[in-house]
Amino acid sequence: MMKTLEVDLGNRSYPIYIGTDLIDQPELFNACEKATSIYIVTNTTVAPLYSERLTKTLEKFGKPVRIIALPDGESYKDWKNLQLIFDDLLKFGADRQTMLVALGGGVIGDMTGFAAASFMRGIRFIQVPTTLLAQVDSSVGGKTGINHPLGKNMIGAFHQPVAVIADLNTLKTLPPRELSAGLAEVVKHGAIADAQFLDWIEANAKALLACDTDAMGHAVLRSCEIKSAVVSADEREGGIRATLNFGHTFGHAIEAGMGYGEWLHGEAVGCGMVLGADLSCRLKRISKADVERLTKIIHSMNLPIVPPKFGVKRYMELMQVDKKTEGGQIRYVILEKIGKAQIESAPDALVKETLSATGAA
Ligand SMILES: NC(=O)c1ccc[n+]([C@@H]2O[C@H](COP(=O)([O-])OP(=O)(O)OC[C@H]3O[C@@H](n4cnc5c(N)ncnc54)[C@H](O)[C@@H]3O)[C@@H](O)[C@H]2O)c1
Ligand SMILES: O=C(O)C(=O)C[C@@H](O)[C@H](O)[C@H](O)COP(=O)(O)O
Ligand SMILES: [Zn+2]
Repeated sequence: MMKTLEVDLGNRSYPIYIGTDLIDQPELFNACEKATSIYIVTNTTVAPLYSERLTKTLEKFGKPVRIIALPDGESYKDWKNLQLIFDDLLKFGADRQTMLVALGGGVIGDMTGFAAASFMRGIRFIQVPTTLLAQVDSSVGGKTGINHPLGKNMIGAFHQPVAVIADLNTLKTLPPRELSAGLAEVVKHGAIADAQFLDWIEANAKALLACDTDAMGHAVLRSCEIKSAVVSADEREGGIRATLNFGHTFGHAIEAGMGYGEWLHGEAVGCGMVLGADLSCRLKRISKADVERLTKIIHSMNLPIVPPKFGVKRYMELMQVDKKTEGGQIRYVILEKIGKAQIESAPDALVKETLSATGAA
């Protein structure tokens, strides 16, 4: 069974397909019909698992299909590896009608999207997310980019894919730690936008951790519904889109401070949400019981809940470069209540209390 959603962005609208064995279905890749050539961008872990099947599907369009396999890991989400994509595109004669197909997790999706945004000033790309995190979050919404040693996703562009094809069967080969990382963004969607969905996540934690296909299907579908509604309302993060950053002000600081790759993005976000919830409570929005419940859900997904002890000064330095910062003022995503979030600044004294109380300082 397949579900289809639409990200509604006028002439840049695109479908999200969610189901099983989708990478074998050429009709979902119809956007390739007008392409002069197709490049699958993937990594050395995912290529041996799925690139042969996807190549077979894409060869039905009668155009050359090439594979670019990058090294695997968050630490490779940088300009040097972006350059490798451009090198191959130029070496093999890619043009403005070339289609890129991102086959992999969020790292591959973000880098392929940025390559598509900037190659010859913009070509089309399709997202084929193969991690839970990429299916529930990164493949949707058009945020693309690379990291800078001083800050996460600092160089990038908004560039929407022409289709997202989320094949739930690819999740069967995902290591448990990566599955948990994806669940962090699922919990985030419940926490910021849908209290009932958070109840469902809490009740179905076991099935989610076991990668049950029905449970995964619902988690991916509801997450994509929530994210696509937010993105359709505010594509370039002028307002409500920033709520998708819940847990990320602290989380990105953790990722950059540890050196990219030591903690997974989802792990840093899971822990970041514990801090974000604590701060929301100190700002007298959610209750202590809400913080405890959210922390328990995050912990039940096998995600870390105690942040690295960088100390107040280092956290504040790292958070200062966050993209939500305005005029030097750090802004945080605060939970008004479970299922509702907003963005605001917070007194440094309260942030310091949060950092001390959670073990970060
Ligand atoms: N653009 C956005 O809106 C957005 C949203 C959330 C996260 N992100 C970014 O996404 C990245 C994290 O993505 P991620 O968690 O997918 O990490 P990832 O891309 O590093 O993938 C995780 C690991 O799983 C492996 N893998 C992928 N698919 C597999 C499969 N089916 N079976 C076995 N192994 C598989 C990968 O090779 C990698 O080792 C971060 O860079 C983060 O900043 C972007
Ligand atoms: O799509 C969004 O908007 C998000 O904030 C989703 C986040 O999960 C994701 O990690 C995103 O890449 C963070 O964006 P950034 O602008 O803070 O780098
Ligand atoms: Zn994220």
